Amino acid sequence: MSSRSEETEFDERIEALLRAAEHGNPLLPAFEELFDRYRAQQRLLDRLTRISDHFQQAERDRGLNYVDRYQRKVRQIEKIVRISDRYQSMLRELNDRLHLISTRDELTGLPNRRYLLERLDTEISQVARNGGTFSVGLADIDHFKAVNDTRGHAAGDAVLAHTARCIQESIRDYDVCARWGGEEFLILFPQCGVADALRLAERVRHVVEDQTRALGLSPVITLSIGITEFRPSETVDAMLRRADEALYRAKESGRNCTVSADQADRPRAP
Ligand SMILES: Nc1nc2c(ncn2[C@@H]2O[C@H](COP(=O)(O)OP(=O)(O)OP(=O)(O)O)[C@@H](O)[C@H]2O)c(=O)[nH]1
Repeated sequence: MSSRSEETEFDERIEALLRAAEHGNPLLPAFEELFDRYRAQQRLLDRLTRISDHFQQAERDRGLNYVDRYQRKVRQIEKIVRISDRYQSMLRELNDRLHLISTRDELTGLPNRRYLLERLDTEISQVARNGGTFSVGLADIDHFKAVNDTRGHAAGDAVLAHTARCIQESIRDYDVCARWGGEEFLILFPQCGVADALRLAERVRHVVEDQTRALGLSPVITLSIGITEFRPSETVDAMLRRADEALYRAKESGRNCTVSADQADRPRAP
């Protein structure tokens, strides 16, 4: 029996047969009881099927709920990840900015003293590891106080910024110039002995002088520069002291010149 209507038809036929008086069969009561049992089982089966259907539907709903809940969790996690990504990139940007602020001189835009001191440490480590050498040049604007005194502090600031630009344009890409303080600039010449550093420092000095002359600035801005080459095993302070002494000699020699602490060179005349 495959369909419901066939089952019903079968039941009706049996019931009709049992009801018919001409079948005075002694087995009739047993058939009736058997048929009743069959009907009871049929009802039980129907109930069980209904219960099972409900159960399966409930399970399907529950499954859907799990999927819903899982997807909601996934969306929440994705949101948290997006927020965390944004937060981390904000932190990175903030860090980069902080690093820039803490290593730049605000007025000139050049690296500051702190940055160059770190670079000098790195340079010394590299020389110790790979050999080679490097030099530094300490440059100071001549008679800068007079600029402030005659044209005012703001004009002095503009001269500082202009000088910084001139120096920056005249050095090699891998040289580093920092504002060392006041009207002083320290230039790092990596992979450079004192003879080359002297030549490079002279180029810087000429560029500053020529460019300020071209601008019609009066008096013309000039630099005095003291240079020195790093000596193995010495400290940064020892090297900078030598550069400072060379700068002092340059000032003593009439300014607008470069003096090397390492060569018996005479100061370069203006
Ligand atoms: N406008 C301005 N002036 C500064 C700044 N920092 C330092 N100075 C001035 O720079 C001047 C340096 O003067 P001095 O040390 O006497 O040196 P100098 O006049 O350049 O003379 P020499 O170095 O001997 O040639 C001082 O007047 C400082 O006030 C700054 O950021 N802006």
